[in-house]
Amino acid sequence: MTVHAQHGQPRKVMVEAQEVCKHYGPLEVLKGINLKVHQGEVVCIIGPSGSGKSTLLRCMNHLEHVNAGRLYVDGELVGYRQEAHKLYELKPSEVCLRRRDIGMVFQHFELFPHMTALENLCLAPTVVLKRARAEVEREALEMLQRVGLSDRAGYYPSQLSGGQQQRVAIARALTMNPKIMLFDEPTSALDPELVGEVLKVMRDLAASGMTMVVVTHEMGFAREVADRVVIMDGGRIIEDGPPADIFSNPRSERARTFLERLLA
Ligand SMILES: Nc1ncnc2c1ncn2[C@@H]1O[C@H](COP(=O)(O)OP(=O)(O)OP(=O)(O)O)[C@@H](O)[C@H]1O
Repeated sequence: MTVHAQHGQPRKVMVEAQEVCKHYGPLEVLKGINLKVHQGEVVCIIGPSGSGKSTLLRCMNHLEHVNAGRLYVDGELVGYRQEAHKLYELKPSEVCLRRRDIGMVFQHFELFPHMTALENLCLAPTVVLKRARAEVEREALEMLQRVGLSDRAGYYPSQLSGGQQQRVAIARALTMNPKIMLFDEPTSALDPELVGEVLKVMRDLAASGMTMVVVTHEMGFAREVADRVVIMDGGRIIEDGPPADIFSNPRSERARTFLERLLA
């Protein structure tokens, strides 16, 4: 599928998986994944527990090795550097460089507990990018405002609700000015009444044109915000299409059963 932007130019492909396989010992977790995510697209990945959703996302962020197939993020082969038709495995420092452009938000926030919200936001830009503290702090405060937390800059994670912590985690990822954002079940650990505030921040981000891959159980979000919904089952993609098609007319029996159970 070629997605065309407003001016007729084909949109850049931000993620491309070609027959991606991943196993943990004898356990095959990804069994030949083919997927494309274009710039500015929001793709939601849904599917039963253990179907490989998080593993696929973690492969995109260099947190897991792909065992077979090829995975490209922003045009670069994950895990490898190509030179004169030869592939070299990335060194840890090169992995860090690649990760700068990829923002990731986890289920359990993963904030540094001994740092305030503001300090959490300032850490990577000052330490990794070696940017001037004053400028980084100003931008971090703007970012906190964007997620509705300008009055919580001096609070530690333990003094914030789960929803607030997750919004800080999103703001933290954005301080690195990523080209793509990966969300791994960002609302699963939250009390139901806190889910909405995090989804609102994600909706705003989607509206700003950010490329997003979101593993989620939030069907309302997938239905209303996603450009495409991908259903995984048993390490394979069994559906990939616009939410209206996927939810109203799933092609496979397995997808239909999964959606019926989920929406029951
Ligand atoms: N580090 C690991 N070592 C061994 N097995 C793993 C590891 N990580 C994941 N698995 C296994 O891989 C399979 C896929 O896990 P994954 O977390 O990707 O699924 P998921 O679809 O995201 O599930 P959930 O919705 O429950 O989070 C599961 O059977 C899981 O137990």
